Amino acid sequence: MAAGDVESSLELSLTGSGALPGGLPPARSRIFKIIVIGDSNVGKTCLTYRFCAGRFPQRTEATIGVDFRERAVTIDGERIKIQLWDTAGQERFRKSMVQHYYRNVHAVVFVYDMTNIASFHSLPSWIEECKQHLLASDIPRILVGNKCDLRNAIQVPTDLAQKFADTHSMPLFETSAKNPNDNDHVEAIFMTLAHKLKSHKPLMLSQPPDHDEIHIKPEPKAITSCWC
Ligand SMILES: Nc1nc2c(ncn2[C@@H]2O[C@H](COP(=O)(O)OP(=O)(O)OP(=O)(O)O)[C@@H](O)[C@H]2O)c(=O)[nH]1
Ligand SMILES: [Mg+2]
Repeated sequence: MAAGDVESSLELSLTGSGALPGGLPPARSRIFKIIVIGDSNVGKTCLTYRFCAGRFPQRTEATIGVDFRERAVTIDGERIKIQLWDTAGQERFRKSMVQHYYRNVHAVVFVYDMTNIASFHSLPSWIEECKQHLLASDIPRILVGNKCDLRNAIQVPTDLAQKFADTHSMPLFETSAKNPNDNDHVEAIFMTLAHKLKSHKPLMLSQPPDHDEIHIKPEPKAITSCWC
């Protein structure tokens, strides 16, 4: 599957779609809720912004609670909304929101910073948090090592990350939200996930996404991709 299989136009929206011109109600489309979690400063905001806005943000601040980014894509002729929940990595900014993150989640993206081994060592606690919130074990999960553009500062070797990914039956991607050469690859990561979700034919339709019901089967095959 290539990212080029889908339409490239972007839609940025924090709210649901309104009525269409002419007063017709909007077409119902499937929405995939994907939460992005990991330590503070690993680049969750930059990755989600890169995918939804098509560029690296000029500056970011620590996320408080959660930010939503949404992009509509067409996959195999079907219009789908990818809703990214960009969560706060800092505990003090998460507390009140955590319950909401995990409600009706369709997929999880775990992010670590390739230049910060501590963020990699935190991954088991993020996985544990998912378990504690009773996230079904068959929900698709992927592991993303970010900041691969900082080649001289890498602290997490690919083989170590791959071992971890294999142990947890997750595909591993090493990428950069910043390096423009990696733009297509951030795109490909989320599009791969969207294709996977679509192929599992979740039940939900329409908005708001919190009312969705979804059941997804796992796809355990792990992929390693360093696109730097
Ligand atoms: N070199 C480089 N820097 C990056 C990359 N992605 C993010 N950054 C930088 O890393 C810092 C943190 O990025 P954020 O996206 O705000 O991190 P976050 O994970 O959202 O942090 P919290 O909101 O606190 O959880 C910022 O200074 C970004 O500019 C990347 O791919 N390469
Ligand atoms: Mg953030």
